[in-house]
Amino acid sequence: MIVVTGANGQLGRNFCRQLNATGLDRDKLDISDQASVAKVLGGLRPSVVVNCAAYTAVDAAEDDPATCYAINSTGAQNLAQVAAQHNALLVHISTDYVFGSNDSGSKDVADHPHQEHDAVSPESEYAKSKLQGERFAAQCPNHLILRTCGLYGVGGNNFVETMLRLAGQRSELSIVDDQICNPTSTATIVKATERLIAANQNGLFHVVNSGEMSWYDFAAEIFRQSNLDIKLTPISSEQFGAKAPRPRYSALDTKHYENATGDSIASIPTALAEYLETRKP
Ligand SMILES: NC(=O)C1=CN([C@@H]2O[C@H](COP(=O)(O)OP(=O)(O)OC[C@H]3O[C@@H](n4cnc5c(N)ncnc54)[C@H](OP(=O)(O)O)[C@@H]3O)[C@@H](O)[C@H]2O)C=CC1
Ligand SMILES: Cc1cn([C@H]2C[C@H](O)[C@@H](COP(=O)(O)OP(=O)(O)O[C@H]3O[C@@H](C)C(=O)[C@@H](O)[C@H]3O)O2)c(=O)[nH]c1=O
Repeated sequence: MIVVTGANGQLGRNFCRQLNATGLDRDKLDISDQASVAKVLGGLRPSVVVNCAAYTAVDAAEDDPATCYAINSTGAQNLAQVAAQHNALLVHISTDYVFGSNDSGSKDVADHPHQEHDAVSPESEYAKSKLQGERFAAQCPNHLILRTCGLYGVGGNNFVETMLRLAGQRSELSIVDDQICNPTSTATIVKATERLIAANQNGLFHVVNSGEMSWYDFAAEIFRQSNLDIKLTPISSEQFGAKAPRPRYSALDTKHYENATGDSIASIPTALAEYLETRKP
């Protein structure tokens, strides 16, 4: 049996749909509650636990780090302990935000995508909590940790949906153009997880759609594919003024995943086109 935590989130929903898994939303299982995790998973005895539960409000986490850590770090620890006890595979999802600044502490403007073994440097509370979560998840002997970026999926509160909503309200938008990453569809992550399990893999993998771009470029692609005529103005992160710091360059290298599975991951425009197609009425 496959169990998905955080089953009401955008990635959790996609996993449940695609894998015919048993979904546990927050009401059925609060992953920060150690006793509940032991009781619920001990009762179900799944062979695979896919952890999609997380505190994902990056800016809000700066004001409430305790809640963020309880879910993203302690929650992962609780799941890892119980999965290990029952010899289950723990699939855990992490983020490109574990990268951020370089060795000298200044903003990372690396000119090549980050590999799994590259030094991490999380800056925000969300990013630090996710890195701790990765380390706890890795304590489960049988684990897969997928780092990804800018997820969008059906039913989600994500950048693509935000852009399409704002396009209905305004004809001009200002979008940051100094954060480079690889926005990725939830469908890509579900498929990659299936491939990794089928290939009997274990460990940490970067999984993102190919072709790095700024949020400004991604917004332009969303409007181009949606035939929407929106005037876009590029702005800096400072001008946008978000509370939490974000990486300047967090593109991820997916060669390790591709070598392990033989799969080649769809490009950002292709994955976006597939997503836009699925949300058509
Ligand atoms: N969104 C993104 O751009 C990215 C996400 N990720 C990672 O991918 C994973 C999935 O994210 P995504 O689906 O986008 O996130 P969502 O915010 O869409 O979903 C997260 C889900 O977790 C639930 N949840 C929160 N706290 C708990 C808890 N204590 N116990 C059980 N469930 C809880 C939430 O419920 P409720 O709504 O009730 O709070 C929500 O349904 C996360 O690990 C995230 O860090 C990685 C990179 C990018
Ligand atoms: C709505 C909006 C956002 N932006 C910027 C803000 C931000 O830098 C960038 C992306 O905004 P979001 O709020 O979607 O991004 P953010 O919450 O930072 O997204 C992240 O989610 C977490 C959970 C992750 O793990 C990351 O991988 C990452 O993609 O776009 C604009 O420049 N203009 C706008 O009008």
